[in-house]
Amino acid sequence: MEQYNNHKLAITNHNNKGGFDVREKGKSSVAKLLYYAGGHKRLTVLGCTLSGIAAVLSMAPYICIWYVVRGVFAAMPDYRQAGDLVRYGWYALWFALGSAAIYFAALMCTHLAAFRTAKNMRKAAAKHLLDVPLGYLNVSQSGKLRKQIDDNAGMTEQMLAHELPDLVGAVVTPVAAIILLFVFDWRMGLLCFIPLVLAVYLLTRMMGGKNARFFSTYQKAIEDLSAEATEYVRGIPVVKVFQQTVYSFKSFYGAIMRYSKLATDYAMSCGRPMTAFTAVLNGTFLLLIPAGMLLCGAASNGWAVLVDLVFYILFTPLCAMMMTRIMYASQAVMEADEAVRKLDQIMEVDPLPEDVRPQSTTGCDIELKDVTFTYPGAKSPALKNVCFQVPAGKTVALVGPSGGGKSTVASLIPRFWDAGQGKVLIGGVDVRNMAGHELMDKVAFVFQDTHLFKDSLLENIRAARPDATRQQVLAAAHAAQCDDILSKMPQGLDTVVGTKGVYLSGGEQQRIALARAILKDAPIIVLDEATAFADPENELLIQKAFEKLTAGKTVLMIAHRLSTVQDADNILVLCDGAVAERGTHRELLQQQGLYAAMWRDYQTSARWKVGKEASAV
Ligand SMILES: Nc1ncnc2c1ncn2[C@@H]1O[C@H](COP(=O)(O)OP(=O)(O)OP(=O)(O)O)[C@@H](O)[C@H]1O
Repeated sequence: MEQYNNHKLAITNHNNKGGFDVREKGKSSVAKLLYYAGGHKRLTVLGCTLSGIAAVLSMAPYICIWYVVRGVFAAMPDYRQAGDLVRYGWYALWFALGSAAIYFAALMCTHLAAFRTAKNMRKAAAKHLLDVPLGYLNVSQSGKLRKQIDDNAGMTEQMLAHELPDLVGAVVTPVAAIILLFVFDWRMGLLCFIPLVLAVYLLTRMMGGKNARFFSTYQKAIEDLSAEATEYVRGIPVVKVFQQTVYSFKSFYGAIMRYSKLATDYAMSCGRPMTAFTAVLNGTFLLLIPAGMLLCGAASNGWAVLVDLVFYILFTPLCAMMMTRIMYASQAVMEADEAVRKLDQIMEVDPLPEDVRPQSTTGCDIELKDVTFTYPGAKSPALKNVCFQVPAGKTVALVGPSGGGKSTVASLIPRFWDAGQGKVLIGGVDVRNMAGHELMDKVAFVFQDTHLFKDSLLENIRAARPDATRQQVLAAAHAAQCDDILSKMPQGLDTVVGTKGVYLSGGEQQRIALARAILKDAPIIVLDEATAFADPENELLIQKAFEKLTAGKTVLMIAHRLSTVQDADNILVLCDGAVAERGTHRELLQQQGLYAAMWRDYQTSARWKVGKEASAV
C-alpha cells in the first residue's frame, strides 16, 4: 500500500471525525471502544460508575451484620436490650437490595451501549471497506473479512456489557475492602490481606509473560483452523474423485494439532498458578480461624474480638469473589484488546486517495503512460513500463501467456489498484484526479467472475442504473441475448437467482453481466475474459451480446480465444508484464513472433477439437 501513503494528492481521511482517528497507533482499545460507542459513550461511563457504587454498597451489609453480632454479644443474656438489631438487619437488607438494583441498572446501561458499540464497529468496518482499493477485496477472502468484522465486534460486546463494569467494580472494591479489613482488627485484617497480595502476584503470573500474548496466538490459531476447515469442505469433491483419505488434508490436520497444542500448553502453564490462586483465596480460613481463636483467648474483651472474627469470616469470601472477578475481567480486557486489534487491521488499510479538486473530461480514449505496478507484498512488478493507447471508439485487445499482466492492466483502469509509476489516463485526465463516480459512469466493466446478488434478475441488471425502467431493463436483457434465460425462469425477469434451486450457468451469468453493461451505456468498455466460462452455444450468444455492447464504444478487451480478437483495431501481446508485440492481427502474423506462435497453437487446438468431434460422430 506504499503507493497510497506516498501519494501526492490530498487525501480525505474518512476515519477522522471529531479529532479522533481510530487508525492512530498507541490509542488504547478502551479509548477506541468508547469512540465507537458514539453518543452511547455516556451510558458506558454511567454504567461503570453505577457498577462501582454498587460494588462499594455491597460491603455495607457486612458492616451492618457486624453491628448486629456486636449487639447480640453486648446484650447477652438479655436479648430484649438489643433494640437496634432489627434496625441494622433492615439496613443490611436495604443495602443488599440497593446494591443489586444499582448493579442491575449499571448492566442495563452497559448492555445498551455495548450493542450500539458493536453495531457501530460493524458499520465503520463495512463503510471503510467501501473506501479501500477494490483490489484489497479481491485478495482478501470475503468469508475471512466477514468473520474478522463480525466475530471481533461481537467479542467486544461481551466485554463492554459485562466485564468492563465488573472490572470497575472489582477495582473500586479492593480500595474500600482494604480500608475495611484494617478498620476492625488490624491483625486479622493483615491475615486476610496477605492472601490477597499473593493472589494478585499469581494473577500477574497467569496473565503476564508468555501468556500475555496467548489471546493473539489463540485467535490466530482459531482463524487458521476455520480457514483450513473451509478449505477442507471445499476440497471434499477432489478427495472423493481422487480416492484420497482425510489425511491428504495435512494442513487442516496440522491446524487442529497446532490449536490443540496451544490450548494444552496454556492450560498446563496456568495449572499451577491457578491452583495456587484458588487455594490461597479459599484457604484464608485455615489461618484466620485459629488465629482469631487465639486472639479471643488472649484478649481481655474476648467477645469483642469474636465479633470481629465473625465479620472477617463473612467478609473473606467477598474478597475471594472480588479477585476472581478481577481475573475474568482482565481476561476479557485482553480478549477485547485483541478483537480491536483485529478490526484495526481492516481500518488501517488506507482508503483510496480521492482528489479534493477532481477534474472532468469529455474524452473517451484510454492511455497507459509508462505504467509500472507491483502488487502489495510482491517482490517483482506485475507490469513494467507499459505504454499504449485505446483511441475513442476503437477496440484494443490484450493477449498473451498466462500471468503476462492482462488482468492487472484492466484492474488499473477502475482503480482496483493505482499505478506505482506512470499514469492511467481517460480522456487525457489521470484516473486518480477524476471523481470516483465520474470514472465509474464513464466505464463499464465485465470481469471474469460475475457476481449476481441474491435478488431478482430485474434488480441484478438494474444494479448498473438504478433509475432504469422495467422496459429499459428488458431491452438490455434482449440485446444481451438473455431472452432464453428469462423465458425458462419461473417468474421471468422477477425470478430471484441464487435461491430455491434457481442457478445460472457461467455463460448465462456472463450474459446477465453484459445486460448490466449494456444498460449502463458507458462510452468505455473493459472486458476481461468474458467468454472464459462459455460453452460453444453460449459463446455464440455472448459474441452477439458483445457486438451490441461494444458498437461505437472505446473497448479494451482481454481474451484467450484468439478468434475473438482478430477484428480488433490493435492487439497488444503482454508477456512478463511488458508489451512484447503490438499491431493488427495481420501485422502480428507477419512479424512471426509470439503472437504468430500463439495463433498457430490456437489453430492446431481448434483443428484437434474438430477432428476429435468428427471422429466421435
Ligand atoms: N493479487 C495479487 N497479488 C500478487 N500478485 C498478483 C496478484 N494478482 C496477480 N498477480 C501476479 O501478477 C502477474 C500478472 O497477473 P495477471 O492476472 O495480470 O495475468 P494475466 O495475464 O491476466 O493472467 P491470466 O491470463 O492467467 O488471467 C502474475 O505473475 C500474477 O501472479
